[in-house]
Parts: sequence; C-alpha cells; structure tokens
Amino acid sequence: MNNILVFGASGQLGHCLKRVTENSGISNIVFPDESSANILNQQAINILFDEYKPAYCINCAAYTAVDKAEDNIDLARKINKDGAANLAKACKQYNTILIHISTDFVFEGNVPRLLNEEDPAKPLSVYGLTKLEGEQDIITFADKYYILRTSWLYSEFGNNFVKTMLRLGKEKDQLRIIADQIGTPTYGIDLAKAILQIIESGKTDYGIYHYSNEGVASWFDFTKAIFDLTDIITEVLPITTDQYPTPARRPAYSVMDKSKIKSTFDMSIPYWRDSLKDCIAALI
Ligand SMILES: NC(=O)C1=CN([C@@H]2O[C@H](COP(=O)(O)OP(=O)(O)OC[C@H]3O[C@@H](n4cnc5c(N)ncnc54)[C@H](OP(=O)(O)O)[C@@H]3O)[C@@H](O)[C@H]2O)C=CC1
Ligand SMILES: Cc1cn([C@H]2C[C@H](O)[C@@H](COP(=O)(O)OP(=O)(O)O[C@H]3O[C@@H](C)C(=O)[C@@H](O)[C@H]3O)O2)c(=O)[nH]c1=O
Repeated sequence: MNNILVFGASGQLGHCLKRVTENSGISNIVFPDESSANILNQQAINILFDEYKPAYCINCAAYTAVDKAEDNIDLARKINKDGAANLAKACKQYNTILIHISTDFVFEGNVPRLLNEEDPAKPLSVYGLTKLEGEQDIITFADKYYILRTSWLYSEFGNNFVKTMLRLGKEKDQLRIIADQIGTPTYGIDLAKAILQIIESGKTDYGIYHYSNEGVASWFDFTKAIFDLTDIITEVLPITTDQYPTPARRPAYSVMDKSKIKSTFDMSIPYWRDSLKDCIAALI
C-alpha cells in the first residue's frame, strides 16, 4: 500500500488512528507532529507531500471547541476552512486522495428525520459554519476526496463527552443533562477503522459520506448509559436546551442516514451502546 499522511495526529481521532494501525501490520502511515504538519502553512504541507508522496491524506486537524468558536471566528475559520483548502490544493497537486472529517453540526436539525448527504446544510454555530466552508473548499480545490461527516465523537483519547461525564460523575451528586438534542454517539476507534476500510477498498467513489455509530440517543440517554457501565451513582436529571444556555446553538436532531457508506463499502457499523462498552472498558 502507498503512504498515508495524517494531519492533526495529536488529537482524539489521530490517536484512534494510531491505536488501530499500530497492531495491524499497516506500516506506511505517517503521523507527523504539529510542528512540521501545520495545516495553515502551505509550504510545510508541501514539504511533507514531497517527502512521503502520499496516496492518501487524512485530515483530523480542526478547531473543535464549539462554544469558544463563537468568540474566535477568525481562528476557527482559518483552521476549519483555510487549513482544509490548503490540504485540498496539495492533494490536487500531488494526485493524493483526501479523507477529511466533517460534522453533523453542519445541519440545522430542526426536523426529526434522518439526514442524508443530499440534505441542505444550514449550520447554527460558527463551528458548524466553518466546517461547512471547509467542505465547500475541498469540493472546489480537490479532485479526489472523501468528506466523512460524523457526530458526537468520543474515545479513550483527548477531550470528549464521555470523559467529561466520568469526571463530573465523580465530582457531583447530581447532573442536569439536555434531553431534547438527539443524535448518535460515535466511537473514534470505529471511525478510524471505517477510514482504513475505505482506503483498503481502493474504491474511487469520491464524495460526501455520513458515518456515525448505529442508533439514536439524547445527551441525557448517553450520560445514563455511561454511568450504567460504571459504579457512578450520580443522579442524572433530564433538562431542555432552554435550561442549559450555551454560547453556540446546537442541532435538535442530527441523526445521520448511513446507507450510502454502508452500501458503497459493504460496511457494517456497530451500535453505539456496544461501542460505548468497549470505550468504558478501556477507560476504567
Ligand atoms: N469531537 C467531536 O465530537 C467531533 C469531531 N468531528 C470532527 O472530527 C475531526 C477530529 O476531531 P477530534 O479528533 O475530536 O478533534 P481534536 O480537537 O481532538 O483534534 C484536533 C487536532 O487538530 C489539531 N490542530 C489544530 N490546529 C491545527 C493546525 N493548524 N495544524 C495541524 N493541526 C491542528 C489540534 O491541535 P491542538 O490541540 O494543539 O490545537 C488537535 O490535535 C475534526 O475534523 C472534527 O471537526 C466531527 C464530529 C464530532
Ligand atoms: C457538561 C454538560 C453538557 N451538557 C450538554 C451541552 C451540549 O448540548 C451537550 C454536549 O456538550 P459538549 O460541549 O460536551 O459537546 P459538543 O462540543 O457540543 O459536541 C460536539 O462537538 C463537535 C466538535 C461536533 O462536531 C459534534 O458532533 C458534537 O460532538 O451536552 C449538558 O446538558 N449538561 C452538562 O453538564
């Protein structure tokens, strides 16, 4: 297999990719550190592309602080839009296939129905908007790309909702958790495996794809499921979005239809509760 070059290797998904490749016999995947792999620096990107001549480039780099992005529009846009565009341009120049990760937060989510890849995007937040702009630049500048939209990513690595809940569960007797935002949790290890499956397929069905775990949950359901797998006895109260004001607005319903990725790559996707068990087992 030809080289695979990963950007954003120090983040959550970058770590998941490292974990699934380290014992898999895949030796041609390169995880440069951020000092040499800054996606805002086109020259640095081109140096890496010259060195490794990658067949695939995986972009895990992003500005992911959803609430902070509301006050940091310029930086969020630089990383999520301009950084994605820089990689797209390099991929075109070097005939590399770009695998880029996007988000369910590109959707408004005001209707409770499965979202497919053709549904119109209408972000509610700066994070969602800048991720959508990144998608649009990739479509403009790259020829060969997979844009994988995922949702509610968690794992044993980095910062995520599961780790936040485990910490808060130990600190507090009671938590109030939003029950009227509905989506699907996605285990980063499953997403990393899906990315490798796409690469190993060697297919050329480029475009946008939705990938999350199977099933549906609210943040409240997710929290209850996390605590049920531990000895945490903190009381969890369901609340509405109005009762938990945040700087960024989030979609009320962002469950994605995964038919396209499943049929194109003959992929089977684990249910979120099954994958959560694996993550909790790795964490405690
Ligand atoms: N986390 C989630 O719940 C979800 C994430 N996604 C998408 O999945 C992808 C992976 O997310 P996740 O791993 O959780 O995110 P993380 O925030 O854990 O990782 C992002 C990484 O990008 C790095 N980074 C930031 N700026 C640059 C830059 N200029 N050049 C190179 N690297 C940079 C960050 O470094 P540093 O920390 O030093 O800034 C960090 O290591 C992202 O595209 C995200 O939008 C989609 C849906 C849900
Ligand atoms: C800590 C906490 C959060 N919440 C709510 C707020 C919010 O609506 C929801 C999730 O909060 P977080 O801020 O942890 O998660 P958030 O950063 O909104 O997660 C999103 O991240 C980006 C990167 C994505 O792309 C999305 O798919 C999604 O995963 O939980 C509570 O209701 N009670 C609480 O005590």
